Amino acid sequence: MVVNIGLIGVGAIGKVHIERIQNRISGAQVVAVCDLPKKEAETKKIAKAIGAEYFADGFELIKSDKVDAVVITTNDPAHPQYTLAAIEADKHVFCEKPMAVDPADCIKVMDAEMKHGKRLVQVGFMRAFDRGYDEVKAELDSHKYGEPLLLHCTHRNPSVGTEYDTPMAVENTAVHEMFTLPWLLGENFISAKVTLPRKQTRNTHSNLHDPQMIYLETESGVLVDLEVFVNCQWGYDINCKVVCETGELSLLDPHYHEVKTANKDSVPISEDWSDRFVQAYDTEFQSWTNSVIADKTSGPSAWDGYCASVSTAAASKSRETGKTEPINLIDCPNPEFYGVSKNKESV
Ligand SMILES: NC(=O)c1ccc[n+]([C@@H]2O[C@H](COP(=O)([O-])OP(=O)(O)OC[C@H]3O[C@@H](n4cnc5c(N)ncnc54)[C@H](O)[C@@H]3O)[C@@H](O)[C@H]2O)c1
Ligand SMILES: O[C@H]1[C@H](O)[C@@H](O)[C@H](O)[C@@H](O)[C@H]1O
Repeated sequence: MVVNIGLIGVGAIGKVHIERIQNRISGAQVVAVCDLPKKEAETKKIAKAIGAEYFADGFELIKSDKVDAVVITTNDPAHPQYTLAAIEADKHVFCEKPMAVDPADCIKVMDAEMKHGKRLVQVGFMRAFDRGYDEVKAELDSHKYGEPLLLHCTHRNPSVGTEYDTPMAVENTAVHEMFTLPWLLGENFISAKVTLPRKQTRNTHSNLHDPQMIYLETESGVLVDLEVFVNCQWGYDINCKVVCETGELSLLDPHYHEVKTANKDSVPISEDWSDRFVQAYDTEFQSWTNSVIADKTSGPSAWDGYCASVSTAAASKSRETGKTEPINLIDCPNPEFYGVSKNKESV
């Protein structure tokens, strides 16, 4: 079986995922694409190049008989409306992160999915498919180094555009860690605090405070510091160090060559997310395609999307109040449906 995919939002990652689906994933092809009217000419050109149908309206694309499953790669605000429409149309849907910025929208998605009776939603938290994170998780789960105590993380982008503002550092960028770190540790966060250094980089713009520091605490008391610095200039630099009782586990940036010359030894740093996480995205999309064919979605769920959004909402609130804000999750409404082992913990 070949899954016929309709993709909404042919921007940066939309194009990268189209290339991935057409050339590197088996069992799937893009048959329909859609974007906003202002991008009609470009979207039609992309449609023609891959032999897909152009849709001017995302909801029509979702309803089309030609489309078996939906990929949402629009900007964040449009994610929940299209996810809900895909559930309504009884179609599997891959929605890029965040599932929704507002936790209330995540609850709407979960309610619709549970009412529908089977999992249809996978959220694009691709770090769960990254070899580096996977190996760190395996070491942690082995308990060979004792219990995790502290995490030191950085999430750095070389630069961002002027449409990227202060809240996006948490809601669009740190949301990756808000999902990945609880998944890594097997427990949820209970509080968040954001502090803004008085001194900012000269490479930012008036609507963006950059960098920002986020401090998180988990249920068992593990402390996390996370630096978000999205105009760092030197590359796409993702780090995660887990300090355990008798060892330190570190994520390494994958690189495949080094240069030794003139008393220097250097290795390249990834340029952007598409390069740093290429293996993770490929594995994520192959796994999603296989699960659509089996009619059994299993990757990061709407519940995971909800938990991450509650954490980002608490962090955003903390930036405004200057206080440590609690991360209060509802009890998982259906732990069996969402593969959650304890009341709140996702597996
Ligand atoms: N998983 C990852 O690492 C990763 C990496 C990059 C982007 N993303 C996510 O993917 C999404 C897109 O990011 P991007 O960098 O490609 O942004 P982008 O701005 O380059 O592209 C977004 C596209 O969506 C279109 N769009 C916006 N609203 C729409 C609507 N209502 N209907 C149809 N089309 C609409 C825009 O016109 C644009 O072409 C974001 O949600 C982002 O968080 C995830
Ligand atoms: O800060 C960016 C992240 O590093 C990427 O992984 C994407 O999620 C992108 O949308 C964010 O803007």
